[in-house]
Amino acid sequence: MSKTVHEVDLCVIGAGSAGLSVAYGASHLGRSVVLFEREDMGGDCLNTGCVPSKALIKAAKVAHDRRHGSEYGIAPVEPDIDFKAVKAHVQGVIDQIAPVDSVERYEGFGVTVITEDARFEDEKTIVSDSHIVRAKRIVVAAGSRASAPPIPGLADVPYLTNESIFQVSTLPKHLLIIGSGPIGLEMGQSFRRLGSKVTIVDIAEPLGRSDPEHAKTLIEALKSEGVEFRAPVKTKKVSKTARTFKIEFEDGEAITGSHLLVAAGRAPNVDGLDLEKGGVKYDRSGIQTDEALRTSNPRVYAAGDIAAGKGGLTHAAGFHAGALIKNLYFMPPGLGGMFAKATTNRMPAVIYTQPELGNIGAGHNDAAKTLHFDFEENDRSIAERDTVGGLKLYLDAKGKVIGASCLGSQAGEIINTVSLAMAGKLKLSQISGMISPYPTRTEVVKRTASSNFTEAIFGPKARALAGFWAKFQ
Ligand SMILES: Cc1cc2nc3c(=O)[nH]c(=O)nc-3n(C[C@H](O)[C@H](O)[C@H](O)COP(=O)(O)OP(=O)(O)OC[C@H]3O[C@@H](n4cnc5c(N)ncnc54)[C@H](O)[C@@H]3O)c2cc1C
Ligand SMILES: NC(=O)c1ccc[n+]([C@@H]2O[C@H](COP(=O)([O-])OP(=O)(O)OC[C@H]3O[C@@H](n4cnc5c(N)ncnc54)[C@H](O)[C@@H]3O)[C@@H](O)[C@H]2O)c1
Repeated sequence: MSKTVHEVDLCVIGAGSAGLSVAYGASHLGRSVVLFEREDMGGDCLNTGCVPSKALIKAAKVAHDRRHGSEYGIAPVEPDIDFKAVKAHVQGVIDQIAPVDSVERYEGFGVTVITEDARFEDEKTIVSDSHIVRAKRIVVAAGSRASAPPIPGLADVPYLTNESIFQVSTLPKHLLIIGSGPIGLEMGQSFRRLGSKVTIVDIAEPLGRSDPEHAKTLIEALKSEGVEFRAPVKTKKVSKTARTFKIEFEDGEAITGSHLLVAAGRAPNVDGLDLEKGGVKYDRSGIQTDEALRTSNPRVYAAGDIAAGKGGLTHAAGFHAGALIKNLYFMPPGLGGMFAKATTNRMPAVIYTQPELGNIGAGHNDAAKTLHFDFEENDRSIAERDTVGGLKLYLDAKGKVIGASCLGSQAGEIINTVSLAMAGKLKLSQISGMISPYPTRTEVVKRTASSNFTEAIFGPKARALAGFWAKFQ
Protein backbone atom coordinates (compact mmCIF):
# COMPACT_ATOMS: atom_id res chain seq x y z
CA MET A 1 0.00 0.00 0.00
CA SER A 2 1.39 3.40 -0.90
CA LYS A 3 1.63 5.92 1.89
CA THR A 4 0.09 9.39 1.91
CA VAL A 5 2.79 12.05 1.80
CA HIS A 6 2.42 15.34 3.70
CA GLU A 7 4.71 18.36 3.40
CA VAL A 8 3.99 20.54 6.43
CA ASP A 9 5.36 23.24 8.64
CA LEU A 10 4.99 21.29 11.90
CA CYS A 11 4.70 17.64 12.84
CA VAL A 12 3.74 16.83 16.43
CA ILE A 13 4.06 13.34 17.90
CA GLY A 14 1.63 12.77 20.77
CA ALA A 15 -1.77 14.34 21.46
CA GLY A 16 -1.41 14.71 25.23
CA SER A 17 -1.26 17.96 27.20
CA ALA A 18 1.94 19.12 25.47
CA GLY A 19 1.27 18.01 21.90
CA LEU A 20 -2.33 19.26 21.81
CA SER A 21 -1.33 22.71 23.05
CA VAL A 22 1.48 23.00 20.50
CA ALA A 23 -0.82 21.86 17.68
CA TYR A 24 -3.51 24.29 18.84
CA GLY A 25 -1.10 27.26 18.90
CA ALA A 26 0.53 26.49 15.56
CA SER A 27 -2.77 25.86 13.76
CA HIS A 28 -4.19 29.13 15.13
CA LEU A 29 -1.17 30.92 13.65
CA GLY A 30 -2.11 29.54 10.26
CA ARG A 31 0.67 26.91 10.15
CA SER A 32 0.13 23.53 8.53
CA VAL A 33 0.22 20.86 11.22
CA VAL A 34 0.17 17.07 11.34
CA LEU A 35 -0.55 15.55 14.76
CA PHE A 36 0.10 11.85 15.44
CA GLU A 37 -1.66 9.98 18.27
CA ARG A 38 -1.49 6.20 18.58
CA GLU A 39 -3.89 5.77 21.49
CA ASP A 40 -6.43 8.14 23.04
CA MET A 41 -6.54 11.85 22.25
CA GLY A 42 -5.81 13.77 25.45
CA GLY A 43 -3.03 11.43 26.56
CA ASP A 44 -2.30 10.59 30.16
CA CYS A 45 -3.92 13.58 31.82
CA LEU A 46 -7.38 13.09 30.36
CA ASN A 47 -7.54 9.32 30.17
CA THR A 48 -5.37 7.78 32.88
CA GLY A 49 -4.01 10.65 34.99
CA CYS A 50 -5.20 13.98 36.33
CA VAL A 51 -8.84 13.78 35.26
CA PRO A 52 -9.82 10.26 36.43
CA SER A 53 -7.76 10.67 39.61
CA LYS A 54 -9.46 13.94 40.53
CA ALA A 55 -12.88 12.47 39.74
CA LEU A 56 -12.12 9.48 41.98
CA ILE A 57 -10.85 11.80 44.73
CA LYS A 58 -14.18 13.62 44.67
CA ALA A 59 -16.21 10.41 44.94
CA ALA A 60 -14.01 9.32 47.84
CA LYS A 61 -14.47 12.69 49.56
CA VAL A 62 -18.24 12.38 49.32
CA ALA A 63 -17.99 8.98 51.01
CA HIS A 64 -15.66 10.37 53.66
CA ASP A 65 -17.92 13.34 54.41
CA ARG A 66 -20.88 11.01 54.97
CA ARG A 67 -18.91 9.33 57.74
CA HIS A 68 -17.97 12.60 59.43
CA GLY A 69 -20.81 14.95 60.25
CA SER A 70 -21.19 14.80 64.01
CA GLU A 71 -19.11 17.92 64.72
CA TYR A 72 -21.60 19.87 62.58
CA GLY A 73 -24.63 18.24 64.14
CA ILE A 74 -25.17 15.86 61.24
CA ALA A 75 -25.41 12.18 62.12
CA PRO A 76 -22.67 10.25 60.32
CA VAL A 77 -23.64 7.26 58.20
CA GLU A 78 -21.63 4.46 56.67
CA PRO A 79 -22.15 5.00 52.91
CA ASP A 80 -23.02 2.23 50.48
CA ILE A 81 -20.28 2.30 47.85
CA ASP A 82 -21.48 1.24 44.42
CA PHE A 83 -18.03 0.83 42.88
CA LYS A 84 -19.45 0.27 39.42
CA ALA A 85 -21.27 3.59 39.69
CA VAL A 86 -18.11 5.28 41.01
CA LYS A 87 -16.26 4.06 37.92
CA ALA A 88 -19.12 5.26 35.72
CA HIS A 89 -18.81 8.71 37.34
CA VAL A 90 -15.05 8.73 36.60
CA GLN A 91 -15.62 7.68 32.99
CA GLY A 92 -18.43 10.21 32.67
CA VAL A 93 -16.06 13.02 33.64
CA ILE A 94 -13.51 11.82 31.05
CA ASP A 95 -16.26 11.64 28.44
CA GLN A 96 -17.41 15.16 29.23
CA ILE A 97 -13.95 16.65 28.71
CA ALA A 98 -12.94 14.40 25.77
CA PRO A 99 -14.55 16.52 23.00
CA VAL A 100 -12.15 19.36 23.86
CA ASP A 101 -9.22 17.11 22.94
CA SER A 102 -10.95 15.26 20.11
CA VAL A 103 -9.84 14.52 16.57
CA GLU A 104 -12.92 16.39 15.30
CA ARG A 105 -12.07 19.58 17.21
CA TYR A 106 -8.46 19.59 16.06
CA GLU A 107 -9.42 18.82 12.48
CA GLY A 108 -11.75 21.82 12.79
CA PHE A 109 -8.65 23.90 13.53
CA GLY A 110 -7.13 22.63 10.29
CA VAL A 111 -4.81 20.09 11.95
CA THR A 112 -4.34 16.78 10.12
CA VAL A 113 -4.72 14.18 12.86
CA ILE A 114 -3.26 10.76 12.16
CA THR A 115 -4.26 8.05 14.65
CA GLU A 116 -1.20 5.87 14.09
CA ASP A 117 2.11 5.08 15.78
CA ALA A 118 4.78 7.52 14.56
CA ARG A 119 8.54 7.16 14.28
CA PHE A 120 11.49 8.96 12.73
CA GLU A 121 12.66 7.87 9.31
CA ASP A 122 15.36 10.50 9.06
CA GLU A 123 16.17 13.90 10.55
CA LYS A 124 13.16 15.62 9.00
CA THR A 125 10.75 12.80 8.20
CA ILE A 126 8.20 11.08 10.41
CA VAL A 127 6.48 7.93 9.22
CA SER A 128 3.63 5.71 10.32
CA ASP A 129 1.91 2.69 8.77
CA SER A 130 0.15 4.72 6.10
CA HIS A 131 1.70 8.21 6.17
CA ILE A 132 4.97 9.99 5.47
CA VAL A 133 5.34 13.47 6.91
CA ARG A 134 8.14 15.82 5.86
CA ALA A 135 8.17 18.71 8.29
CA LYS A 136 10.19 21.89 8.74
CA ARG A 137 9.78 21.51 12.48
CA ILE A 138 9.06 18.48 14.63
CA VAL A 139 7.85 18.40 18.24
CA VAL A 140 8.13 15.11 20.12
CA ALA A 141 5.51 15.11 22.90
CA ALA A 142 5.17 11.36 23.38
CA GLY A 143 4.83 11.50 27.17
CA SER A 144 5.69 8.92 29.80
CA ARG A 145 4.34 5.79 31.43
CA ALA A 146 4.62 4.14 34.83
CA SER A 147 8.09 2.77 35.38
CA ALA A 148 8.63 -0.53 37.12
CA PRO A 149 11.25 -0.44 39.89
CA PRO A 150 13.80 -3.26 39.79
CA ILE A 151 12.16 -5.35 42.51
CA PRO A 152 12.70 -9.10 42.08
CA GLY A 153 9.49 -10.80 40.97
CA LEU A 154 7.64 -7.61 40.05
CA ALA A 155 7.86 -8.20 36.32
CA ASP A 156 6.19 -11.62 36.78
CA VAL A 157 3.04 -10.42 38.55
CA PRO A 158 -0.03 -8.66 37.06
CA TYR A 159 0.36 -5.39 38.93
CA LEU A 160 -1.78 -2.31 38.30
CA THR A 161 -0.55 1.09 37.10
CA ASN A 162 -2.34 4.38 36.49
CA GLU A 163 -3.42 2.88 33.16
CA SER A 164 -5.33 0.01 34.76
CA ILE A 165 -6.27 1.14 38.29
CA PHE A 166 -9.38 2.98 37.08
CA GLN A 167 -10.55 -0.18 35.28
CA VAL A 168 -10.44 -2.70 38.17
CA SER A 169 -13.68 -4.63 38.16
CA THR A 170 -14.28 -4.68 41.91
CA LEU A 171 -13.21 -2.48 44.78
CA PRO A 172 -9.85 -3.84 45.99
CA LYS A 173 -10.13 -5.50 49.38
CA HIS A 174 -6.57 -4.63 50.29
CA LEU A 175 -4.66 -2.36 47.89
CA LEU A 176 -0.90 -2.50 48.20
CA ILE A 177 0.81 0.53 46.65
CA ILE A 178 4.49 0.77 45.82
CA GLY A 179 5.43 4.45 45.86
CA SER A 180 4.29 7.30 48.10
CA GLY A 181 4.54 10.08 45.50
CA PRO A 182 1.48 12.05 44.33
CA ILE A 183 -0.11 8.99 42.69
CA GLY A 184 0.43 6.69 45.66
CA LEU A 185 -0.95 9.20 48.16
CA GLU A 186 -3.93 10.39 46.07
CA MET A 187 -4.97 6.86 45.12
CA GLY A 188 -4.18 5.51 48.58
CA GLN A 189 -6.47 7.97 50.34
CA SER A 190 -9.20 7.62 47.72
CA PHE A 191 -9.38 3.82 47.83
CA ARG A 192 -9.23 3.88 51.63
CA ARG A 193 -12.18 6.27 51.72
CA LEU A 194 -14.08 4.07 49.28
CA GLY A 195 -13.60 1.16 51.66
CA SER A 196 -10.37 -0.63 50.70
CA LYS A 197 -7.67 -1.45 53.18
CA VAL A 198 -4.57 0.37 51.86
CA THR A 199 -0.87 -0.11 52.57
CA ILE A 200 1.68 2.20 50.95
CA VAL A 201 5.28 1.01 50.66
CA ASP A 202 8.22 3.29 49.87
CA ILE A 203 11.96 2.87 49.75
CA ALA A 204 12.35 6.47 50.97
CA GLU A 205 10.72 8.72 53.54
CA PRO A 206 7.33 9.78 52.10
CA LEU A 207 7.36 13.37 50.82
CA GLY A 208 11.02 13.64 51.74
CA ARG A 209 11.51 16.73 49.58
CA SER A 210 8.50 18.65 50.90
CA ASP A 211 8.35 21.03 53.84
CA PRO A 212 9.00 18.59 56.71
CA GLU A 213 6.23 19.91 58.97
CA HIS A 214 3.66 19.91 56.19
CA ALA A 215 4.79 16.47 55.02
CA LYS A 216 4.53 15.01 58.52
CA THR A 217 1.04 16.46 59.06
CA LEU A 218 -0.22 15.10 55.74
CA ILE A 219 1.13 11.60 56.38
CA GLU A 220 -0.37 11.67 59.90
CA ALA A 221 -3.72 12.75 58.42
CA LEU A 222 -3.65 9.81 56.01
CA LYS A 223 -2.70 7.42 58.81
CA SER A 224 -5.55 8.73 60.93
CA GLU A 225 -7.92 7.65 58.13
CA GLY A 226 -6.43 4.17 58.22
CA VAL A 227 -3.91 4.32 55.37
CA GLU A 228 -0.95 2.22 56.50
CA PHE A 229 2.64 3.00 55.58
CA ARG A 230 5.73 0.82 55.38
CA ALA A 231 8.43 3.39 54.72
CA PRO A 232 11.29 3.77 54.43
CA VAL A 233 11.70 0.07 53.75
CA LYS A 234 13.69 -2.08 51.37
CA THR A 235 11.62 -4.47 49.33
CA LYS A 236 13.16 -7.88 48.70
CA LYS A 237 10.64 -9.64 46.54
CA VAL A 238 7.14 -9.46 45.09
CA SER A 239 5.12 -12.59 44.33
CA LYS A 240 1.57 -13.70 43.69
CA THR A 241 -0.52 -16.71 44.55
CA ALA A 242 -3.95 -17.33 43.04
CA ARG A 243 -5.61 -14.43 44.87
CA THR A 244 -2.91 -12.67 46.84
CA PHE A 245 -0.01 -10.37 46.16
CA LYS A 246 2.85 -10.62 48.62
CA ILE A 247 5.59 -8.05 49.26
CA GLU A 248 8.54 -9.34 51.25
CA PHE A 249 10.85 -6.85 52.93
CA GLU A 250 14.54 -7.16 53.64
CA ASP A 251 13.85 -6.97 57.40
CA GLY A 252 12.12 -10.36 57.11
CA GLU A 253 8.57 -9.07 57.35
CA ALA A 254 5.95 -9.40 54.61
CA ILE A 255 2.55 -8.02 53.71
CA THR A 256 -0.18 -9.43 51.51
CA GLY A 257 -3.02 -7.77 49.62
CA SER A 258 -5.62 -8.36 46.95
CA HIS A 259 -4.28 -5.81 44.43
CA LEU A 260 -0.92 -4.19 43.77
CA LEU A 261 -0.54 -0.68 42.32
CA VAL A 262 2.90 0.43 41.19
CA ALA A 263 3.31 4.21 41.41
CA ALA A 264 7.05 4.50 41.71
CA GLY A 265 7.85 7.14 39.12
CA ARG A 266 7.68 7.51 35.36
CA ALA A 267 9.66 6.40 32.31
CA PRO A 268 9.69 8.49 29.10
CA ASN A 269 8.08 6.94 26.00
CA VAL A 270 11.31 6.98 23.99
CA ASP A 271 11.11 3.41 22.72
CA GLY A 272 9.85 2.86 19.21
CA LEU A 273 10.34 6.44 18.06
CA ASP A 274 13.61 5.60 16.25
CA LEU A 275 15.12 8.72 17.76
CA GLU A 276 18.57 7.66 16.54
CA LYS A 277 17.39 7.98 12.93
CA GLY A 278 16.20 11.50 13.75
CA GLY A 279 19.54 12.46 15.28
CA VAL A 280 17.77 13.08 18.62
CA LYS A 281 19.79 12.31 21.75
CA TYR A 282 18.06 10.74 24.72
CA ASP A 283 18.69 8.59 27.75
CA ARG A 284 16.66 6.82 30.43
CA SER A 285 15.38 10.14 31.75
CA GLY A 286 14.05 11.26 28.37
CA ILE A 287 15.02 13.42 25.41
CA GLN A 288 17.85 15.85 26.10
CA THR A 289 16.84 19.45 25.44
CA ASP A 290 18.26 22.91 25.97
CA GLU A 291 16.34 25.69 27.71
CA ALA A 292 14.42 26.36 24.50
CA LEU A 293 13.40 22.66 24.37
CA ARG A 294 15.57 22.13 21.28
CA THR A 295 17.08 18.67 20.94
CA SER A 296 20.40 17.64 19.41
CA ASN A 297 18.65 17.95 16.01
CA PRO A 298 17.96 21.70 15.66
CA ARG A 299 14.68 21.19 13.83
CA VAL A 300 13.37 18.82 16.52
CA TYR A 301 11.98 19.92 19.88
CA ALA A 302 10.65 17.90 22.82
CA ALA A 303 7.90 18.94 25.23
CA GLY A 304 6.05 17.60 28.26
CA ASP A 305 6.94 14.47 30.20
CA ILE A 306 9.36 13.20 27.55
CA ALA A 307 11.66 16.23 27.91
CA ALA A 308 14.29 14.98 30.38
CA GLY A 309 14.11 16.75 33.74
CA LYS A 310 11.50 19.30 32.64
CA GLY A 311 8.11 17.54 32.63
CA GLY A 312 5.94 15.62 35.08
CA LEU A 313 2.94 17.93 35.29
CA THR A 314 0.17 18.99 32.92
CA HIS A 315 0.77 22.68 33.53
CA ALA A 316 4.50 22.15 32.88
CA ALA A 317 3.51 20.64 29.52
CA GLY A 318 1.33 23.69 28.88
CA PHE A 319 4.19 26.00 29.85
CA HIS A 320 6.46 24.12 27.43
CA ALA A 321 3.90 24.52 24.65
CA GLY A 322 3.64 28.27 25.25
CA ALA A 323 7.41 28.65 25.11
CA LEU A 324 7.62 26.45 22.03
CA ILE A 325 5.10 28.44 20.05
CA LYS A 326 7.17 31.57 20.73
CA ASN A 327 10.40 29.80 19.85
CA LEU A 328 9.06 28.12 16.72
CA TYR A 329 7.40 31.18 15.21
CA PHE A 330 8.57 34.39 16.85
CA MET A 331 11.93 34.09 18.58
CA PRO A 332 13.92 31.24 17.03
CA PRO A 333 16.67 30.15 19.43
CA GLY A 334 19.13 30.29 16.52
CA LEU A 335 18.73 34.08 16.32
CA GLY A 336 20.23 34.82 19.72
CA GLY A 337 19.27 34.76 23.37
CA MET A 338 15.75 36.20 23.08
CA PHE A 339 14.06 32.80 23.00
CA ALA A 340 11.43 31.82 25.58
CA LYS A 341 12.83 29.57 28.28
CA ALA A 342 10.91 26.42 29.07
CA THR A 343 12.47 26.21 32.50
CA THR A 344 11.32 28.26 35.46
CA ASN A 345 11.98 28.51 39.16
CA ARG A 346 8.29 29.00 39.90
CA MET A 347 6.62 25.78 38.75
CA PRO A 348 3.81 24.86 41.17
CA ALA A 349 2.83 21.31 42.14
CA VAL A 350 -0.09 20.13 44.21
CA ILE A 351 -0.96 16.77 45.72
CA TYR A 352 -4.76 16.61 45.84
CA THR A 353 -5.13 14.61 49.01
CA GLN A 354 -7.16 15.98 51.90
CA PRO A 355 -5.43 18.00 53.24
CA GLU A 356 -3.86 19.11 49.94
CA LEU A 357 -0.16 19.82 49.78
CA GLY A 358 0.98 22.47 47.35
CA ASN A 359 4.32 24.01 46.69
CA ILE A 360 5.95 26.39 44.28
CA GLY A 361 9.50 27.47 43.58
CA ALA A 362 12.30 27.11 46.12
CA GLY A 363 11.92 24.92 49.18
CA HIS A 364 12.45 25.47 52.89
CA ASN A 365 16.17 24.67 52.66
CA ASP A 366 16.83 27.59 50.32
CA ALA A 367 14.96 30.19 52.34
CA ALA A 368 16.79 32.95 54.21
CA LYS A 369 13.55 33.64 56.07
CA THR A 370 10.20 31.85 56.30
CA LEU A 371 6.89 33.58 57.00
CA HIS A 372 3.92 31.47 57.99
CA PHE A 373 0.28 31.77 58.83
CA ASP A 374 -1.77 28.82 60.01
CA PHE A 375 -5.38 28.01 59.19
CA GLU A 376 -5.99 27.80 62.95
CA GLU A 377 -6.09 31.60 62.85
CA ASN A 378 -8.23 31.84 59.71
CA ASP A 379 -11.90 32.49 60.44
CA ARG A 380 -13.25 30.57 57.45
CA SER A 381 -11.22 27.53 58.43
CA ILE A 382 -12.46 27.80 62.00
CA ALA A 383 -16.06 28.20 60.82
CA GLU A 384 -15.69 25.04 58.76
CA ARG A 385 -13.74 23.20 61.49
CA ASP A 386 -11.00 22.61 58.95
CA THR A 387 -7.91 24.13 60.53
CA VAL A 388 -5.16 21.69 59.54
CA GLY A 389 -2.08 23.28 57.97
CA GLY A 390 -1.24 26.74 56.77
CA LEU A 391 0.89 28.69 54.33
CA LYS A 392 4.63 29.23 54.43
CA LEU A 393 6.27 31.81 52.21
CA TYR A 394 9.98 31.36 51.64
CA LEU A 395 12.02 34.54 51.20
CA ASP A 396 15.54 35.20 49.98
CA ALA A 397 17.93 37.48 51.88
CA LYS A 398 16.38 40.53 50.18
CA GLY A 399 12.87 39.60 51.26
CA LYS A 400 11.77 38.42 47.83
CA VAL A 401 9.29 35.51 47.70
CA ILE A 402 11.20 32.59 46.18
CA GLY A 403 8.80 29.80 47.04
CA ALA A 404 5.94 28.56 49.16
CA SER A 405 4.41 25.49 50.73
CA CYS A 406 0.75 25.24 51.63
CA LEU A 407 -0.98 22.40 53.45
CA GLY A 408 -4.72 22.24 53.89
CA SER A 409 -8.03 22.29 52.05
CA GLN A 410 -7.75 24.34 48.85
CA ALA A 411 -3.95 24.51 49.10
CA GLY A 412 -3.90 24.29 45.30
CA GLU A 413 -6.05 27.42 44.98
CA ILE A 414 -3.90 29.23 47.52
CA ILE A 415 -0.68 28.28 45.74
CA ASN A 416 -2.36 29.62 42.60
CA THR A 417 -2.48 33.07 44.22
CA VAL A 418 1.16 32.80 45.27
CA SER A 419 1.98 31.74 41.71
CA LEU A 420 0.32 34.91 40.40
CA ALA A 421 2.29 37.02 42.88
CA MET A 422 5.55 35.36 41.84
CA ALA A 423 4.73 35.71 38.13
CA GLY A 424 4.14 39.42 38.67
CA LYS A 425 7.29 39.66 40.82
CA LEU A 426 5.17 41.26 43.53
CA LYS A 427 6.89 42.54 46.63
CA LEU A 428 5.65 41.42 50.05
CA SER A 429 4.26 44.91 50.58
CA GLN A 430 2.20 44.57 47.39
CA ILE A 431 0.91 41.15 48.38
CA SER A 432 -0.08 42.43 51.81
CA GLY A 433 -1.78 45.38 50.10
CA MET A 434 -4.33 43.17 48.36
CA ILE A 435 -7.87 43.18 49.68
CA SER A 436 -8.98 39.62 50.33
CA PRO A 437 -12.68 38.94 50.62
CA TYR A 438 -13.65 37.86 54.15
CA PRO A 439 -13.92 35.08 55.11
CA THR A 440 -11.82 33.12 52.62
CA ARG A 441 -9.05 30.62 53.15
CA THR A 442 -6.94 32.45 50.57
CA GLU A 443 -6.77 35.35 53.03
CA VAL A 444 -3.78 33.47 54.44
CA VAL A 445 -1.69 34.75 51.50
CA LYS A 446 -2.21 38.36 52.57
CA ARG A 447 -1.86 37.50 56.25
CA THR A 448 1.37 35.57 55.72
CA ALA A 449 2.89 38.42 53.71
CA SER A 450 1.63 41.02 56.21
CA SER A 451 3.27 39.15 59.08
CA ASN A 452 6.56 40.47 57.73
CA PHE A 453 5.48 43.98 58.68
CA THR A 454 3.95 43.34 62.09
CA GLU A 455 6.99 44.73 63.88
CA ALA A 456 7.19 47.80 61.62
CA ILE A 457 3.45 48.54 61.97
CA PHE A 458 2.91 47.77 65.64
CA GLY A 459 6.44 47.85 67.14
CA PRO A 460 7.82 50.41 69.63
CA LYS A 461 8.80 52.92 66.91
CA ALA A 462 5.33 52.87 65.36
CA ARG A 463 3.71 53.15 68.78
CA ALA A 464 5.87 56.12 69.66
CA LEU A 465 5.05 57.82 66.36
CA ALA A 466 1.32 57.19 66.79
CA GLY A 467 1.53 58.62 70.33
CA PHE A 468 3.35 61.71 69.05
CA TRP A 469 0.73 62.51 66.37
CA ALA A 470 -2.15 61.75 68.71
CA LYS A 471 -1.12 64.74 70.79
CA PHE A 472 -2.00 67.11 67.95
CA GLN A 473 -5.46 65.74 67.14
C1 LIG B 1 -2.44 9.19 37.96
C2 LIG B 1 -1.86 10.50 37.50
C3 LIG B 1 -2.37 11.68 38.00
C4 LIG B 1 -1.84 12.90 37.58
N1 LIG B 1 -2.36 14.04 38.12
C5 LIG B 1 -1.85 15.23 37.73
C6 LIG B 1 -2.39 16.43 38.26
O1 LIG B 1 -3.32 16.43 39.06
N2 LIG B 1 -1.86 17.60 37.84
C7 LIG B 1 -0.84 17.64 36.94
O2 LIG B 1 -0.38 18.73 36.61
N3 LIG B 1 -0.31 16.51 36.42
C8 LIG B 1 -0.79 15.31 36.80
N4 LIG B 1 -0.28 14.17 36.26
C9 LIG B 1 0.80 14.27 35.29
C10 LIG B 1 0.24 14.57 33.88
O3 LIG B 1 -0.74 13.61 33.55
C11 LIG B 1 1.38 14.52 32.86
O4 LIG B 1 2.43 15.35 33.27
C12 LIG B 1 0.89 14.98 31.49
O5 LIG B 1 -0.21 14.23 31.07
C13 LIG B 1 2.03 14.86 30.47
O6 LIG B 1 1.56 15.27 29.22
P1 LIG B 1 2.40 14.91 27.91
O7 LIG B 1 1.71 15.60 26.77
O8 LIG B 1 3.83 15.18 28.11
O9 LIG B 1 2.29 13.36 27.74
P2 LIG B 1 1.04 12.37 27.59
O10 LIG B 1 -0.19 12.93 28.17
O11 LIG B 1 1.52 11.06 28.07
O12 LIG B 1 0.79 12.33 26.01
C14 LIG B 1 1.66 11.67 25.15
C15 LIG B 1 0.85 11.08 24.05
O13 LIG B 1 1.74 10.62 23.04
C16 LIG B 1 1.22 9.42 22.49
N5 LIG B 1 2.34 8.73 21.87
C17 LIG B 1 3.44 8.23 22.46
N6 LIG B 1 4.27 7.70 21.54
C18 LIG B 1 3.68 7.88 20.34
C19 LIG B 1 4.04 7.54 19.00
N7 LIG B 1 5.19 6.92 18.75
N8 LIG B 1 3.19 7.85 18.01
C20 LIG B 1 2.01 8.47 18.25
N9 LIG B 1 1.62 8.82 19.50
C21 LIG B 1 2.45 8.53 20.53
C22 LIG B 1 0.64 8.70 23.70
O14 LIG B 1 -0.31 7.75 23.30
C23 LIG B 1 0.04 9.87 24.48
O15 LIG B 1 -1.32 10.05 24.17
C24 LIG B 1 -0.80 12.93 36.64
C25 LIG B 1 -0.29 11.74 36.12
C26 LIG B 1 -0.82 10.54 36.54
C27 LIG B 1 -0.26 9.28 35.96
N1 LIG C 1 -1.33 16.06 41.77
C1 LIG C 1 -0.40 15.99 40.84
O1 LIG C 1 0.10 16.99 40.32
C2 LIG C 1 0.04 14.66 40.38
C3 LIG C 1 -0.67 13.53 40.74
C4 LIG C 1 -0.21 12.31 40.32
C5 LIG C 1 0.92 12.25 39.54
N2 LIG C 1 1.57 13.37 39.20
C6 LIG C 1 2.80 13.29 38.41
O2 LIG C 1 2.94 12.01 37.89
C7 LIG C 1 4.29 11.57 38.00
C8 LIG C 1 4.39 10.25 38.67
O3 LIG C 1 4.06 10.28 40.01
P1 LIG C 1 4.53 9.08 40.98
O4 LIG C 1 3.80 9.27 42.24
O5 LIG C 1 4.47 7.75 40.33
O6 LIG C 1 6.08 9.28 41.04
P2 LIG C 1 7.11 10.04 41.96
O7 LIG C 1 8.38 9.91 41.26
O8 LIG C 1 6.63 11.37 42.34
O9 LIG C 1 7.12 9.16 43.30
C9 LIG C 1 7.56 7.84 43.26
C10 LIG C 1 7.75 7.29 44.67
O10 LIG C 1 8.12 5.93 44.51
C11 LIG C 1 9.17 5.63 45.39
N3 LIG C 1 9.94 4.48 44.88
C12 LIG C 1 10.79 4.46 43.82
N4 LIG C 1 11.33 3.23 43.70
C13 LIG C 1 10.81 2.46 44.68
C14 LIG C 1 10.98 1.12 45.09
N5 LIG C 1 11.81 0.30 44.45
N6 LIG C 1 10.28 0.67 46.14
C15 LIG C 1 9.45 1.49 46.82
N7 LIG C 1 9.25 2.78 46.50
C16 LIG C 1 9.92 3.26 45.43
C17 LIG C 1 9.98 6.91 45.45
O11 LIG C 1 10.78 6.96 46.62
C18 LIG C 1 8.88 7.97 45.43
O12 LIG C 1 8.45 8.31 46.72
C19 LIG C 1 5.05 12.67 38.68
O13 LIG C 1 5.71 13.41 37.68
C20 LIG C 1 3.98 13.50 39.31
O14 LIG C 1 4.31 14.88 39.38
C21 LIG C 1 1.16 14.57 39.62
